[in-house]
Amino acid sequence: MSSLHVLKRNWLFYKVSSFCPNQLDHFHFRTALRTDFSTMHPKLPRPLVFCGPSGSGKSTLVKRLMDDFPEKFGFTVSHTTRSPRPGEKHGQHYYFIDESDMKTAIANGDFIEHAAFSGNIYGTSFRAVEDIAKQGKIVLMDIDMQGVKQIKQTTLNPWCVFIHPPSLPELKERLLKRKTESEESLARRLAKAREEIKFGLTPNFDKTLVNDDLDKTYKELKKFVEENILEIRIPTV
Ligand SMILES: Nc1ncnc2c1ncn2[C@@H]1O[C@H](COP(=O)(O)OP(=O)(O)OP(=O)(O)O)[C@@H](O)[C@H]1O
Repeated sequence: MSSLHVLKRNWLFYKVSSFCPNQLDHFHFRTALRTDFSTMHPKLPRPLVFCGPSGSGKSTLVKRLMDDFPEKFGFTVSHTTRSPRPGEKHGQHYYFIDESDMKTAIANGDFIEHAAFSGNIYGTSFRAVEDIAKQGKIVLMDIDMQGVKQIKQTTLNPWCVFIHPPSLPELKERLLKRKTESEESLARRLAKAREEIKFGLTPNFDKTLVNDDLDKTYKELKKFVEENILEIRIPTV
């Protein structure tokens, strides 16, 4: 995208947001201005974004991908206001931050996307993406549907993959087995899952995977990644 095109787009955002303040808020305007990644990092490859209900298996699949291609992908560490789960490390699994600091950083325009979920705020900072881009790696992100909508407004042009659970009862079973949720947070995650599954049917996604059998699902994901993102083509004989 040329600089002129970016300027035009940002100008359009400015015009529209000044006429329709409720539809394009301050955050979106700042996002449009600050996410000119194509100019900042001309060779930044398209990030790979995962979305899907809590418990659908996003982290499990991302981990496998990272283990298979450690040189190719870098996972953005998100910020969250929720408390760490046992074993979670600051800077590795999340940046744990208190609510008022997170709100200030959001107001400063430090986040590409952010969302409130289950009483907590989650978000991906510009810094987290830049850190990975500097290493020459493809950015991997795990974000919710609000985040997908926001990142789609930037110039990052991500690949979006939706992870679909086989069913709601199976989703509940997996979350119960994971033993990370209270009764209340489990109920909230399941209630949100219905809405997210509907969102998974929208044309926002380049690939939808039903995570019934983990090995099968991962194989499909790997094929999609190799053919589209890494462009590794196995020669046919
Ligand atoms: N295909 C599968 N079959 C059975 N269990 C699975 C499968 N995929 C993932 N799991 C298990 O389901 C649980 C939820 O998976 P995971 O934590 O990866 O979900 P998630 O989508 O990242 O959730 P969250 O958004 O809450 O972080 C984990 O305990 C994981 O081991």
